[in-house]
Amino acid sequence: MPNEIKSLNEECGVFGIWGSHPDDTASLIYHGLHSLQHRGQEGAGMVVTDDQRMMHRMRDLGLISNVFADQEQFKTLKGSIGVGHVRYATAGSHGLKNIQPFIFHLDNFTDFSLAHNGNLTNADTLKKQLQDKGAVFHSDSDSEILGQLIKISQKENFLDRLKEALQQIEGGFAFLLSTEDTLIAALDRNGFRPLVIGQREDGSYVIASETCALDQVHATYVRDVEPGEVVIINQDGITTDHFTTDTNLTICSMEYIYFARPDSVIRNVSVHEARKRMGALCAKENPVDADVVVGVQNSALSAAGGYAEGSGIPYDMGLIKNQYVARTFIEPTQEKRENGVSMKLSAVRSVVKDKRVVLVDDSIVRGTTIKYIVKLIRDAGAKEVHVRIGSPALKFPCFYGIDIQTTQELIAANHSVEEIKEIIDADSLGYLSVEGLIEAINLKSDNDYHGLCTAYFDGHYPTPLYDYQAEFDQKAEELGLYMEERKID
Ligand SMILES: O=P(O)(O)OC[C@H]1O[C@H](OP(=O)(O)OP(=O)(O)O)[C@H](O)[C@@H]1O
Ligand SMILES: NC(=O)CC[C@H](N)C(=O)O
Ligand SMILES: [Mg+2]
Repeated sequence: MPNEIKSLNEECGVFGIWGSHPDDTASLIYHGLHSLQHRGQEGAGMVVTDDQRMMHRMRDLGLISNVFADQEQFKTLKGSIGVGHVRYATAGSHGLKNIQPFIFHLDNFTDFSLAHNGNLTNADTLKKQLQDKGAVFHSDSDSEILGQLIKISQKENFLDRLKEALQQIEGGFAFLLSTEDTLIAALDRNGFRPLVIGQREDGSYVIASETCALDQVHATYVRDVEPGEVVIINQDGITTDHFTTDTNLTICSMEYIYFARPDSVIRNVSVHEARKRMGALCAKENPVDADVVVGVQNSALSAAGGYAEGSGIPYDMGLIKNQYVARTFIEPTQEKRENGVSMKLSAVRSVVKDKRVVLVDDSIVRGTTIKYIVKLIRDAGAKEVHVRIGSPALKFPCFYGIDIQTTQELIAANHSVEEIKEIIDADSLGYLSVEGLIEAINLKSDNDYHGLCTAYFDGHYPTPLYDYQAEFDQKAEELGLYMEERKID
């Protein structure tokens, strides 16, 4: 499995199109997926439905450029409806069988394809129930559950089957499906994952995980898909339906902090601007006398810019990133991770020598990256290194679609801020508060959660955890994690 050595692993990206010229569809999906590559690097695929209502698929392990290296093959993918996916596993193995989109055959109905970003929290329970009823699974990922539920539904039309299936699954999901003539999108009741609708000049519709994919295919943003919504696009145009109206928006705050591309806009909030505000508020909450602000590539550059603006301390490029870091075919070990950081980042001596440096990163997971960089900057002659993090301390895992490591591996679940400061050998360490994060993202939502899931920082999971609950409670107890005013038990 080609896997860049990263600490925070991505999730998945979905891209769908309806009504494009049959010769262009595969290429448009390719370009859309290319701009979503940061969301998943394990494998990719696309399904295109032709004028005879037949579905054609290409998928493989690896990056977009490898999977679709032979674009001559796009000639076999002609049609006006298509769905694409980039994967990073959250459930199930890393093999080809789990690379999406999946295709299902529904006797006497329609074939349909399916692509999923997110993680279902009651997948194990549902899978057992489905197998008891005779369902045969072709993958071991949670995403297949939705297709199997649609297959066994007794409802008479596809949309009713889909809605009945969506009502049974829990957790995080942004689904794209195509039938023989329709493109459909569905978002979970909390809207954990981003999903946007756009339209191209030729009238074709695009639905994608992030607006950067709309820009890539010259589509204009129309609107975000809403929690609990089912969007249907076919020859009647675009229509909306709901599988539930019992919704509560709590979009994943890590999308704004780390995962999404900074040029994307999620629910009318620019990711770059939100990160800048995180940095600026972090400066307000954690001021320090220093000479220069340095950001850790890739994802902390916006927050570092914000810290510089907020503090009045000049920003400079004290670190550079090697763009050609080797990829490895084995699972990262701690040693590999350390080597990976050292291959990836180097200090610019002229910027940090004899300076009091504020080093800004977006997050600390295990502490590997920041510990290494503090040393790098000290070795390059810095007088002091003050670490500032543009988000709160990560203490709790995610169950809704991002691969935040298990609680045991999260340094902040096991150590106080003072201890972490010692471990990483910083002169001082400051995190953004949860209140600061909410203010920085500034979603216009008046629910208890301010429209955001901040569970990774405060343990306030906005839903029950279903199949994950018992194990989580046990680990939290073992680690003595205290969930203040947990809102839902
Ligand atoms: O504490 P750690 O376990 O080292 O993890 C934290 C680091 O992981 C992420 O970056 P990553 O290197 O994954 O990718 P990036 O280049 O996109 O920032 C994040 O931005 C931090 O820099
Ligand atoms: N990261 C994701 O969104 C992954 C989707 C799905 N849970 C899988 O494991 O393939
Ligand atoms: Mg990073």
